[in-house]
Amino acid sequence: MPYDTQPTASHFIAGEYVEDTAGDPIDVVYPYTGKVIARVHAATPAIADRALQAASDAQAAWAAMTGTERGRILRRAADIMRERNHDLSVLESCDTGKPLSETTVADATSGADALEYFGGMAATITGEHIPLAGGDFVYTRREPLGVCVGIGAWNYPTQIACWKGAPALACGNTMVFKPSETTPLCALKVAEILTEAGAPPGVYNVVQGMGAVGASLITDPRVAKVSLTGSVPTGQKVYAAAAEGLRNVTMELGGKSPQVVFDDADLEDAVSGAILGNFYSTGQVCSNGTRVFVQRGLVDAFLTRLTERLADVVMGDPMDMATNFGPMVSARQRDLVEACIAKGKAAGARLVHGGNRPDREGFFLEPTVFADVTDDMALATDEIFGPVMSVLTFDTEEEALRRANATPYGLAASVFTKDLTRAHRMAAGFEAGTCYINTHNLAPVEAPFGGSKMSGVGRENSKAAIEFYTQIKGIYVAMNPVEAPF
Ligand SMILES: NC(=O)c1ccc[n+]([C@@H]2O[C@H](COP(=O)([O-])OP(=O)(O)OC[C@H]3O[C@@H](n4cnc5c(N)ncnc54)[C@H](O)[C@@H]3O)[C@@H](O)[C@H]2O)c1
Ligand SMILES: C[N+](C)(C)CCCC=O
Repeated sequence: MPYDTQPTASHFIAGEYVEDTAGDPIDVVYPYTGKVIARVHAATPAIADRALQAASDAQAAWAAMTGTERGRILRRAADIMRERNHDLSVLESCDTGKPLSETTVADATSGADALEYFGGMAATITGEHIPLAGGDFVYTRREPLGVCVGIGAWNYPTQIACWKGAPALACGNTMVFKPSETTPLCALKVAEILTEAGAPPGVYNVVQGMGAVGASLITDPRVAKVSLTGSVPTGQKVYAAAAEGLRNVTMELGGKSPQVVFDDADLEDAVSGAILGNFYSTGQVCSNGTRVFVQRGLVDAFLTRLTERLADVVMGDPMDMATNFGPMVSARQRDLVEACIAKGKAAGARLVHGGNRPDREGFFLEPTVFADVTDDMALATDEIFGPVMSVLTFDTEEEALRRANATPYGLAASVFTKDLTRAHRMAAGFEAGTCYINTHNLAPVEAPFGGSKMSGVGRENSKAAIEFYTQIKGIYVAMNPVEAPF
């Protein structure tokens, strides 16, 4: 491995790297080679306690700083991330296997956007004045929640660490972040950069570990909130554990999102949207539009153009900027997705592209397209979280919307059409938190991102995220004598 991927130590607590080799070892595997490139250790109870105490000790002073001061630190961290984008992108590619051509523009840059956006917003997080009869009034204070626990999935380790940390810190909270055990490296760099930018010790801490470490953090009495990015089954466990202490939550969970392509859509845009919404990050994206409903009159042209475009896939070394399709994150994830492909074939779906494991090292799987998929097939009901697109056929708008919504998930949805009124009708009808017209999977920091139904609770990014990292205190001010009944 030409890159130095072994971190200084496993954890980052109170402004410094901390090691405790008593914790279970976690080997970091480079998905392109299958070789171990670093080793960290899971947090022992003592390490978890140390991180929570550091976050707890730091919180009041951090909250007492002005928003302008906190924001300046976050914006400085954004600048450092941008300066180091290349190295951070290489690390993201080592951690996840995603091609450098992708990580260079979508990971540390997205994290920096969040730090800059919420840094700029920090000073604007204020209460309001509510005038009442007789000169009395109420004013509100928008206060931080306290210590927040962030728990990350493996597909966007830098982005997730920042999407949670930036709004939490802007609002005056402190954070203990536990990355996924599959991709533990990048969040440590986020902590290091925040500290270098001036975040006081304890404001942003990182501890490693499997689910059990995450579970132990949630129920600690020092914790006010938990923000999880992960699967629905994990979300259900984390939400239930948080409920015991009536803790605030943000749940960014899985999906089975629809893309609806009408006959009148721009074919090239619709195919681009389907590629972006199924094969970016080798299909390992929560909001992917894995059920592509194509109106009957366009299906043949859509499949023909899609398969033509898939000839441009360059599968290979993630560090080669020509590569646009990397390996999957792990052998386990590749095996799970292969099983879904086998199930799809057995159910009678028509395989029109891919479906195979290339004969090479690394956790590669071809981009795969099934046509003639029906709503009852596992291909159309289960989140696969890999490069598998299912194409379904429909006739009418009413049918498309009904079938698009017939899922317990509600993360994202998109419609491709040139008919303006139909586009907005569909967007209004979708049961999903994040909708698109004539595109899919874009997630700028200015826009709210999150799911409805089983796909989540709360929103990340945009002004909406502030709601989920603050609480409102109302203060009644009497300007008149107190009137009592006796
Ligand atoms: N909605 C979003 O923004 C979003 C973004 C990325 C990924 N995801 C979802 O994440 C999933 C893939 O990621 P994954 O395989 O890492 O998910 P996962 O649910 O297996 O794990 C997510 C995190 O939760 C931790 N965890 C597991 N059990 C826990 C428990 N009982 N208590 C506390 N923490 C626990 C894991 O260690 C990991 O850090 C997919 O379902 C995908 O859709 C959602
Ligand atoms: C920015 N993307 C590509 C939409 C990813 C969001 C996080 C989901 O996995």
